[in-house]
Amino acid sequence: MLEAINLDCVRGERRLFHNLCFRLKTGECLLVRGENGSGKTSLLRMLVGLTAPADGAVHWQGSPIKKLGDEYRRELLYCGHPLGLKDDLTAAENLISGMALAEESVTQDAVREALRQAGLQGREHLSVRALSQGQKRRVNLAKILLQKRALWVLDEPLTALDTQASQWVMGEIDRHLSHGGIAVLTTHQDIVLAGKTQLIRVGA
Ligand SMILES: Nc1ncnc2c1ncn2[C@@H]1O[C@H](COP(=O)(O)OP(=O)(O)OP(=O)(O)O)[C@@H](O)[C@H]1O
Repeated sequence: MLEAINLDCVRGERRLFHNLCFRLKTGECLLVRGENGSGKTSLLRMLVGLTAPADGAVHWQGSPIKKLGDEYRRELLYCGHPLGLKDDLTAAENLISGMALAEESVTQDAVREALRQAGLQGREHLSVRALSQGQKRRVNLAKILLQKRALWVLDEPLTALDTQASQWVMGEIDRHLSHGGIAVLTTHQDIVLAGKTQLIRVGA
């Protein structure tokens, strides 16, 4: 279970949100909505432990994430901004080095299959510099097929994706939820998921 308890977010002089609460159980998804600059990314960064809330706490399985540290990070997959890809490496090399950083092993076949499912067949060995924006995002999102994590936190996963790739991502989120995963995502697009979805609006 992921729980946000009375979160306060202050950026510079501005209070972006106050007393924000939600509770997500297995199989549930939270959609975070709001205008540009309303604090969606700030909220996601708090949920993954990259930004400290001005007040309040985030709990995972009943314990504060601050206390859980690496134990929490091992349960977490975060696809944020920037995409965190190395331009000089190929898509496959990026995924392999990402897995090594996450201290997880992966086979070449699994990487090839993840890139195929992400629609990048035939482009695995191009340096990321040579890929389009949508293709770069697909490389980043291919992580969801490789890293087996209970909690996905995805910041605007559909940005720059075409219809087919968007459907692929939504299908993968649905599959994750149906296997008892939890997801939090921001999006400006309309999104329909099969699983139970909560909606939160920041900055309103
Ligand atoms: N480190 C920082 N210092 C000061 N202000 C910041 C910092 N990071 C973000 N902000 C400000 O906080 C506000 C919210 O930013 P955030 O990125 O969370 O918005 P967002 O809702 O994700 O926006 P978008 O839809 O454009 O991605 C913005 O006004 C931004 O300028």
